[in-house]
Amino acid sequence: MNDQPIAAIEVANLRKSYRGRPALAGLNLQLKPGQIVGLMGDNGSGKTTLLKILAGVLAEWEGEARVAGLEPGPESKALVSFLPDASFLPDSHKPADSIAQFTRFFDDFDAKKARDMVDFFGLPWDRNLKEMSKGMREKLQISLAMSRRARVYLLDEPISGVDPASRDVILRGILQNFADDALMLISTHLIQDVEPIVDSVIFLRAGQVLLQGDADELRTEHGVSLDALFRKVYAS
Ligand SMILES: Nc1ncnc2c1ncn2[C@@H]1O[C@H](COP(=O)(O)OP(=O)(O)OP(=O)(O)O)[C@@H](O)[C@H]1O
Repeated sequence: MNDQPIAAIEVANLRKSYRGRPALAGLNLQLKPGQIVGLMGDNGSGKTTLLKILAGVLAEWEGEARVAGLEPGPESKALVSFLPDASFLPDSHKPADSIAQFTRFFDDFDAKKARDMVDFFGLPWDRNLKEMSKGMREKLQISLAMSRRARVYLLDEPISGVDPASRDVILRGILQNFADDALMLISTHLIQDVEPIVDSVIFLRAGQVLLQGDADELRTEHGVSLDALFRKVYAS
């Protein structure tokens, strides 16, 4: 009997070009639920493009893609929590306004959890986004994205703009709010920072998978950290 869990993300021969230039060049992936996967790669390797396709916000691609068992689109968006790399909240919003908006938009949103995360991050309830620092805005966006009970979380560079101490706090916040049976795909250049929380990694180069595997197995096989392995692989 096959008791393997169904892949939470399945991608076959996925291709996407921008004005004739390939960003994804025949990508194949099968990711099971119950893990945090680090999506890594050099600039322009296709990380954001992949996340946007899976999130259902980018059209006109070729090949096959399924997320939480569905083709990316309006239905899958109800099961997938996407944190884009750019700010997506209005400047005028205070945390309570954004929480109210997410409550209206998403059936799986847990407003109490979001409020607890805002407190956990020590964010000011009386300041709007325009009055917050970049790191504060990122923390608010993460609070919202992680307070959905989604099957799949797609986080694009969630800790790029924050200081090292805040990165640890954010990663702890993410971990605390991550259900065991969900899948998280998290893109980042800050490999050293996310290394302690990822179960497996995907290295992309030029729109294809260069290397993929279980984090512990890769560390054992190569005898170095993922950060060192990344530097070695991309230097060659
Ligand atoms: N809107 C767009 N129009 C044209 N080309 C684009 C567009 N978005 C991305 N590209 C191109 O697609 C390729 C992949 O870009 P993508 O943003 O997916 O890479 P990335 O791995 O996320 O990069 P980075 O690490 O720099 O954020 C790049 O060559 C980029 O120039």
